[in-house]
Amino acid sequence: MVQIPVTVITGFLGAGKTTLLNRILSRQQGMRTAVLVNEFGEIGIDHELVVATSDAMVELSNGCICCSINGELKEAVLRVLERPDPIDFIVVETTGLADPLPVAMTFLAGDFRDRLRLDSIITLIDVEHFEATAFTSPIARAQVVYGDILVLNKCDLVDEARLAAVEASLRAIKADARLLRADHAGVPLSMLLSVGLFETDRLVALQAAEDAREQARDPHHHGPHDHQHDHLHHHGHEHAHHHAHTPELEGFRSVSLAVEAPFDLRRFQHFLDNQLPASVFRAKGVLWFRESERRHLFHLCGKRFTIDDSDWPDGGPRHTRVVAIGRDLDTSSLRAQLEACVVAP
Ligand SMILES: Nc1nc2c(ncn2[C@@H]2O[C@H](COP(=O)(O)OP(=O)(O)OP(=O)(O)O)[C@@H](O)[C@H]2O)c(=O)[nH]1
Repeated sequence: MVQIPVTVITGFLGAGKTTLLNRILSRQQGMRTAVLVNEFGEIGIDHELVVATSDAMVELSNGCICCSINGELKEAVLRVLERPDPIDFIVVETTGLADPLPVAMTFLAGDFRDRLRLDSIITLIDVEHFEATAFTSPIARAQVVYGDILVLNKCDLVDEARLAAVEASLRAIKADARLLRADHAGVPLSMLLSVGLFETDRLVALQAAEDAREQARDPHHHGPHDHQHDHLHHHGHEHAHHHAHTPELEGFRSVSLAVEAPFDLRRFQHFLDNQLPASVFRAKGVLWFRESERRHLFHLCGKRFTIDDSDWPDGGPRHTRVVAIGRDLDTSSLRAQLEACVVAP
């Protein structure tokens, strides 16, 4: 049986994963690609941000990352494999707060070993924000350690000295890292896909080295991978429900708003200029403004934000969706501030 190649796209919050996914989808026409997107936050926005190509499918699994890894991801892959039309290629976009190791493990498990081939794990790095995140987040570190290819993205926003410094810190984590520089994830796809870079033996060796490192730092530490191992084997519903309602990872929490009503443009501007707390690290939204006929896509990464407009999909109902993610968020006041932007019916 021909094994279907699987590419896993990972990288910290806002690093450019969806941008890369869209590049792949728009340049791989004719390929039957299954796309699996997982998000941190209570509502899904990514399915609206992923380009629609006739051959692609988007399977969303929202909610808690560890639970999705256990159950939902596996189920989503099974659904893809059970489809009557054969699939040529599977791409998985993890959440920005996912350790790619358990995701990779899912594809290496017995159920899938004969049918799927993990081609590579691609890690997007936001060169503007890399250091701030990598030193405080074991997840960001795991994304670097387990990435077969590290794409240094957003090179347009930094100078050469900054790039060299990021490359040096990546090499300090991973001496033999394959680094590619990119602007808007613009890397030739031949360097990313069907490259066969993933090797199970290497993953096992890397994992052992990471566990030894954790052990040396803290002899009582049960490494993150012990924990994940636990999850892989003792997944229970109680656990899933508990997490689904209070998703929090490494101190990151999310606030989301989904309403079938527009925002008031001035109130939203006031929110951005005067209220948006610095603790929000990443935000994204599909915005409907009372003052506009257009659909506005909002992205915030660190202190930088953009709002781009496009047409609403034909006949589709308008709506407003926002997710904000950050550490130490005062979630109730942030939610109240966002709700205050909504125009009452
Ligand atoms: N200036 C600049 N912006 C970029 C680049 N790549 C992506 N972006 C922008 O960065 C923002 C986040 O990009 P996404 O592709 O949504 O990032 P992501 O990793 O999927 O984000 P999450 O899934 O929310 O973690 C968007 O506004 C992109 O347009 C780049 O190379 N340069």
